[in-house]
Amino acid sequence: MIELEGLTKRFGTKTAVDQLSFTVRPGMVTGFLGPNGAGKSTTMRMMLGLDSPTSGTVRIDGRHYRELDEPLKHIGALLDAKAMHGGRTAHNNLLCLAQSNRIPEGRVDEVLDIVGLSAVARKKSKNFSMGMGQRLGIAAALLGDPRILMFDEPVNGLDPEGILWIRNLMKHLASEGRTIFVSSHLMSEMALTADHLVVIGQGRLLADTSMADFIHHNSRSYVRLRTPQQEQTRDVLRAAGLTAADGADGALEIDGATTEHVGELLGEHGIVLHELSAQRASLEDAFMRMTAGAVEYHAHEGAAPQWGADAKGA
Ligand SMILES: Nc1ncnc2c1ncn2[C@@H]1O[C@H](COP(=O)(O)OP(=O)(O)OP(=O)(O)O)[C@@H](O)[C@H]1O
Repeated sequence: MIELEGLTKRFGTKTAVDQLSFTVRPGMVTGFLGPNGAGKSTTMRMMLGLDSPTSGTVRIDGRHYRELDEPLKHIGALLDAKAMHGGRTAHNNLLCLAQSNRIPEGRVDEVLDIVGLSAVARKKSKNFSMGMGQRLGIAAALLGDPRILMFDEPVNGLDPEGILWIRNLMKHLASEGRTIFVSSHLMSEMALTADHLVVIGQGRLLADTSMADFIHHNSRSYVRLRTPQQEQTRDVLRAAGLTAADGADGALEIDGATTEHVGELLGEHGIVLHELSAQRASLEDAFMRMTAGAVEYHAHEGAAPQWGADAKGA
């Protein structure tokens, strides 16, 4: 378990992380989401004792990182896959790490096997592709067989096969009862991976909710239609207790209705339809709406975040 309490980090006048409090629980994948510059990496660095908080605390299984003896056996992290020594082989990179953390040498081959790098174990890591580099970074995180694993943007730059592999690995590690904390700025990716979500914007907590609740609250479904008889359509819908909102391309959007209901209703009134379709708003849209007020660099002001900092997703 990872517990944050009032965690704050300031760089000069810039507050990168602002009073963050939340708990990352075992047995599930927790997605850590936020737009660029939201403070995700800074938060993760503080969890690992690589940056010290201006105020507040982070506890790893009840203790500060610096109080953990043999920390790799408690928490493993993939922060920057390029941190490996390129002149060394994959095996030697891991061996050095194992030796300095009193991890048995045999574990090196085990983790190389888990990440599928056994065949290239004796190759220099500087010649590795991005995907192989990520796998090596993950092997390093797994070396101490830790109960807690943290991945910072693990799918960045990977091909679909690599993305699927990492997604399945994280789910598998969580199913073993481990605590998995993974950052991303892609909601769509998290929707396929995470059981729980922590969303931050400008260093502040915007949501701490189960993925199921997030989807339930944010995947608006509606009927979209286009017709040359707009006014008549609105009247018929209104009389049936339905409201049509203006959508893109001159379409109408109706919440709380099915295509069957709307199609039959308008058919009864002889209304011509050019389009009738069931739509579902993407989770990416919901995430954009939630973080719109907290995006550091954007072209124009967006809507206010949908959920307050105290939102817990019921
Ligand atoms: N060492 C530092 N000195 C000064 N400012 C910093 C430092 N590290 C981070 N920041 C600033 O703190 C803020 C949060 O940065 P951070 O890298 O934690 O965000 P992030 O959510 O990980 O973003 P990204 O998705 O772009 O990696 C940014 O405005 C960044 O410019």
